[in-house]
Amino acid sequence: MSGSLLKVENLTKHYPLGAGFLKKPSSVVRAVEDVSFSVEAGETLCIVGESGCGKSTVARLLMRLVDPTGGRVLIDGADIAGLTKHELRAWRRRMQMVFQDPYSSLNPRLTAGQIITEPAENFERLNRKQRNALAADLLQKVGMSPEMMHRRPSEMSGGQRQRLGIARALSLKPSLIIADEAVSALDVSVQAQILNLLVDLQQQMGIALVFISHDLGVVEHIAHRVAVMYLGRIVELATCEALFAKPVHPYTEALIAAAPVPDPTRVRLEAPVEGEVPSPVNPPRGCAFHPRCPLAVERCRIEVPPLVPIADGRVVACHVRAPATYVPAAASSSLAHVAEPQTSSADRTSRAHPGHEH
Ligand SMILES: Nc1ncnc2c1ncn2[C@@H]1O[C@H](COP(=O)(O)OP(=O)(O)OP(=O)(O)O)[C@@H](O)[C@H]1O
Repeated sequence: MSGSLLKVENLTKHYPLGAGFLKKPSSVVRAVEDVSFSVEAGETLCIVGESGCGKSTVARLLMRLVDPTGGRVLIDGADIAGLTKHELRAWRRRMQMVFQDPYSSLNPRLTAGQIITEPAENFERLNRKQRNALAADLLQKVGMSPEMMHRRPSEMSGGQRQRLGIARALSLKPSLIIADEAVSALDVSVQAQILNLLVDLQQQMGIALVFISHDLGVVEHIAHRVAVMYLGRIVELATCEALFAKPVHPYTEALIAAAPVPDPTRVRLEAPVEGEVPSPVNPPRGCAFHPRCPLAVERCRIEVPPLVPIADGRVVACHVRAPATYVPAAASSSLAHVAEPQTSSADRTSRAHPGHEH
């Protein structure tokens, strides 16, 4: 067993369609297919991909908000599917979520103080003094004044509300935070502030972060490693530096080419990805990316490419760029043994740019 904080093995989620009382599902949405990765303590793994590729479903599976069709989620080596009610409660305490829209995920009737101390109060009784001290501490941790504890979410800016969402997630001192499009709804300058905050907190508190985003610009600033998803599958997983310096999968290459380039010295790659993501109800045979891929060959139309280890922990699923026949025998079978992180959070400093909150 490796020492990973979180390990995901062959995770699969199919949603039945057209099912009902006495009615069999007519088809299924293949939201997540055979996804494997691991996350170390203090590490940031970003999951990136176009809308509908299964990112949020992975987040929901990690939080056990939905049950998998197949595969496992392990925390410190223990399968969460086998946890008792009591163990699951303890597990939930270690894993917290930050959502895209803090407004809809925060109870508008409660004050900031009540919102951020609520999770802790589910586990232990707090008196007024303890509650206020906890709220003040958490607000300060996320860069807000303790006086804000008396305000309600409607009296706050978008950035302040997202800070509140983060403070709430921190209240149980989690080992892992899952942030699903946590800055997508914010202005660019506020995004930078929240990203800096997440990186700072992570470094101070050693929290691991699974950061889900469709925005490669954001991902590049905070990731240690990046998993690129396409139509439910991981197609490439690499360190952030390696991925952006030299994307290997044609889809990763196209995504990076299509992303806005803040650095004018970086050479833009050729044409960005064209066409729509196919339906996960009826995905293309073989490599799901082949209808949009400029490199597709006959094999891509027939066989699903396996994730193949390339170098430095990078794995790629592409018959053309990472043909499976080149895999050393010892490295072939389980992705659980590859794609381990190459850098620790201590090696890495904050990469988010400072900005001003509106
Ligand atoms: N409860 C559900 N029932 C049926 N299909 C679902 C359900 N939830 C998600 N899906 C489908 O599963 C696929 C993956 O959705 P998911 O929300 O995980 O993708 P995503 O990458 O997070 O996209 P977005 O960024 O737009 O949220 C989509 O086709 C979506 O329509």
